[in-house]
Amino acid sequence: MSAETPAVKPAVPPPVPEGSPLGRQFAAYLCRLGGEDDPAVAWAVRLACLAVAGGQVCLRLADYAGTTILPEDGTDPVELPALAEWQARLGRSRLVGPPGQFAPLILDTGSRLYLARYWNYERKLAERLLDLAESPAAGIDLPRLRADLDRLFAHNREIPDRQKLAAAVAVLRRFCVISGGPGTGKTSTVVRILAALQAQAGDRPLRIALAAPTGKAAARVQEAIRNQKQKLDCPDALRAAIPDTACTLHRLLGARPDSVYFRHHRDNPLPVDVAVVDEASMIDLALMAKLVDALPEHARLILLGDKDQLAAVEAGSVFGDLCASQGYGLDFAAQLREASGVPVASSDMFPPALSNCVALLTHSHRFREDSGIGALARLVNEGRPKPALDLLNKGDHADLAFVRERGKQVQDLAERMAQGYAAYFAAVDAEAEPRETLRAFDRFRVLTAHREGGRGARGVNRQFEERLWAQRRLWPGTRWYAGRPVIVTRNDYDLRLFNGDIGVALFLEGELRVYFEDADGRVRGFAPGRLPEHETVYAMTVHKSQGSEFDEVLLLLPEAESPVLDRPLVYTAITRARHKAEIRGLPAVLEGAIKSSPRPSSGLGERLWRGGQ
Ligand SMILES: Nc1ncnc2c1ncn2[C@@H]1O[C@H](COP(=O)(O)OP(=O)(O)OP(=O)(O)O)[C@@H](O)[C@H]1O
Repeated sequence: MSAETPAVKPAVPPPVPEGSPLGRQFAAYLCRLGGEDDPAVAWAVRLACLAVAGGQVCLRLADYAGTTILPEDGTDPVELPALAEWQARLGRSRLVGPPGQFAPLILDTGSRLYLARYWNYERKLAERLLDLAESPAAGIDLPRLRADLDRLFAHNREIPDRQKLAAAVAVLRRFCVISGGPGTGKTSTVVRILAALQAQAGDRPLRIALAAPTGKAAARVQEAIRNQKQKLDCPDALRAAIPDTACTLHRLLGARPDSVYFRHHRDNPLPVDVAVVDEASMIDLALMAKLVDALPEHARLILLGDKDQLAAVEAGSVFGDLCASQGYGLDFAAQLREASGVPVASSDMFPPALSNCVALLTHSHRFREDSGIGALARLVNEGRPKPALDLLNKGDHADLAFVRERGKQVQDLAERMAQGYAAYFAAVDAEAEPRETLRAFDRFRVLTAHREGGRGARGVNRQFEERLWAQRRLWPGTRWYAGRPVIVTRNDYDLRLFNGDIGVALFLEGELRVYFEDADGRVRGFAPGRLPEHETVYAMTVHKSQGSEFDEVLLLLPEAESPVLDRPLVYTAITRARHKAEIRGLPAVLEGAIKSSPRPSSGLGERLWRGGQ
């Protein structure tokens, strides 16, 4: 990418956060209810509601104070007051109260404006996590732990052995967060952690729950755990303690149809001693608060994830905030050395207790040293667009491709997609087993930043289906045809089909049914008319792809930079690829995304790390 390539800028900064009509209506309703006639307050309420609908927990007033914004409905520009004046006007509103007061919105001392419900989630979650973090695990037999870890990690050639260190952290603390990129050994490590925990518990079998935010992620972790269990060097009794099944977090917590409340909560806690949750970066603030609330007093919580991935689709990036570790405290570092034999330095500062609960895995066993995907993922994370584009432009890596495409030139995309899905359509035409066809579909996927627009998932799906019409694979006007892949967009608790589940329509034994694979590996077929809301899914947004992996990924960049297209989105997209990542779009758009600065820490980060209120 040459330095003179102009960056493609969005029309007018700062943009009104993307949000739903519901967010706008809710804001209008609140203002009517509170008899609010100050436009600066009404705009703050509106922006706060839109921020939540757009995945933020709160509105940072400082981002908008003193600016002129263009309302998204095309009405006249609005000048917002300077920060101090805006705060004062909000302070006079009946709709807004300080922390701890009963009001629809809360304005905290960091000039963050919250809907009260989210302020409460954040406060409760921080309190409970800090409680967990401050209470070390009691009664650990250190010599035994050392012997077990030495044996369980004898195979690891990594120096220093960060997996073993992470295991020592997880056994010595009641709360542990393990973050690492793809293939850094999170699952291998957690299996060994569970064996070591069972060894500490002696004859009392531990009740262990394994969960993940989506069915797909639960199925993946279940398969990985089963594989790793077989490789363990430990007595059979310890191996037997490790569960063979994983479920979705909603199932674990006891989701109830049409209710935001779960069956398990503080007064009816989960019957578990240890809860392990994979793909924890996908958990939003509300769900994490509910998970932590449902843990019994004595239980341990182990969260696995990748801090560099996209945050949850719903409001709140809890996992990223949890990983802002400041190193291990002096005493804890000494204890870790004793338990693991791994040379670990202590922090020069006096880090908060939470810092002792974090372990980072850095060595990928999936991407070899010469892997293009691994190298590109590193450069994206480091925010280095120039070397990233050089790497792509050189074309030295068989697992990477960059197709420079002007914004609207997508004519050969459908051709490329037909090639990517050739093995899938061959399986459909051969009337292969549904499980086999579902696997074939997962070999390739087009990922987009946006859902709408010419280069958004819906437009790409439409264009590809037009090509299928031309080939007479389907007829204009028909919604269903053999091979139509769909993604569920609304939970159906009766059918046990959930938002994000992917199925394929197959014509087998004279009947067209849509087949889905459950988290426990069972394949079920449904008549198309019974499905909950769904859409075609040859292309899907990167957000929806979290927790999944494909052999080949094609990331289609939007025409211009956009607030949605940021560093974590590009990282998440390329690391969904096992064997090949292809990026299509304008170099300037990719450069802008890699350059984007990480989102500032939320109020949760401040509460966890700096004792904020
Ligand atoms: N210490 C190690 N030495 C050799 N191979 C390892 C080691 N740790 C993990 N692996 C191998 O690397 C691969 C990925 O490991 P694992 O599934 O545990 O990683 P992960 O971080 O959970 O991956 P992801 O979440 O990206 O699927 C597996 O094939 C595993 O056997």
